[in-house]
Amino acid sequence: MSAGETFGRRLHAAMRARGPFCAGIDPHPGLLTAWGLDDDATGLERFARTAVEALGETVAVLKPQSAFFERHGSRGVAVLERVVADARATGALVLLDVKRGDIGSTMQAYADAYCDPASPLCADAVTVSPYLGFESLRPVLDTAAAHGNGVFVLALTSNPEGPEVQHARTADGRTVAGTMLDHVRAANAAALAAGDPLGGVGVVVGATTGGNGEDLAVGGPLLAPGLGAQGATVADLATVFGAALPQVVPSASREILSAGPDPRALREAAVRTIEDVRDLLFRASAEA
Ligand SMILES: O=c1ccn([C@@H]2O[C@H](COP(=O)(O)O)[C@@H](O)[C@H]2O)c(=O)[nH]1
Repeated sequence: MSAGETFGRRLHAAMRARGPFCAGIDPHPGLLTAWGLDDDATGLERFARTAVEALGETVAVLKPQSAFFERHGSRGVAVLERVVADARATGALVLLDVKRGDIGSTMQAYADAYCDPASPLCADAVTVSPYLGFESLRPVLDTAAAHGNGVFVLALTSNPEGPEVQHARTADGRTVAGTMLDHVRAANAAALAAGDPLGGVGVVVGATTGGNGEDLAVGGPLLAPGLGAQGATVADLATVFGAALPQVVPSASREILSAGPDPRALREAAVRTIEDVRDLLFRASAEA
């Protein structure tokens, strides 16, 4: 994939080549222990590097969860910098899960940190929270687009507490989540008009959210966390996403990582999920 391409094009190509799947790198303390590692920066580095080496040439997207690196302080953040670089070198796209959301002027600093190639924490895409208002995300949206990078906006999250905020109704009767989906649809319009297969602004819609009643055709990718440890199955994706299924990037972290530390077992766990998702897509397109 050549430099200068949009994130939408790069992700679309990766999903076609490798199958639509994102493997999360979440070094939970319990997983470090299960892998025979200490819950310190050395164990963290071994864990994350093993995951990158085992999965990086297989999956379309690797998603390091920043929180599990930050809990080890500056040494953990240094590990995260290396993990982002090593993961990008494998050919997988790297989605850094940091869920940032703040006032616009501070969002520019987050944009500099995660979306500008001059930063050691720059990834192919980053997760953001729009719940300080969608336009507060503008610095991240613009900086990411300027560098051919992507942004995933939280819309309908996988956790049971999410509906308290996301299902609430605004004055015009729309849900808060639906309002965010509309903003993302508008943000992707120009890229689609220019012929990109996917816009560079994705949304997060949990695989656990059931038939949510929202229009999920936002023109960008739909990251679907919640498979495995949070209880959702590949079959649930059909109910949640319906006609938007081809734009979905299902994601699992603990479900895959608990197969480690054997690299082959990690890879096999990811490949099984990718095959299940491909089967689902095949059956859905045959029924359409
Ligand atoms: O709605 C959301 C948004 C993000 N996540 C993140 O995905 C992984 C899920 O880990 P599992 O081990 O597969 O449950 C984790 O990093 C979350 O912060 C999410 O779960 N739901």
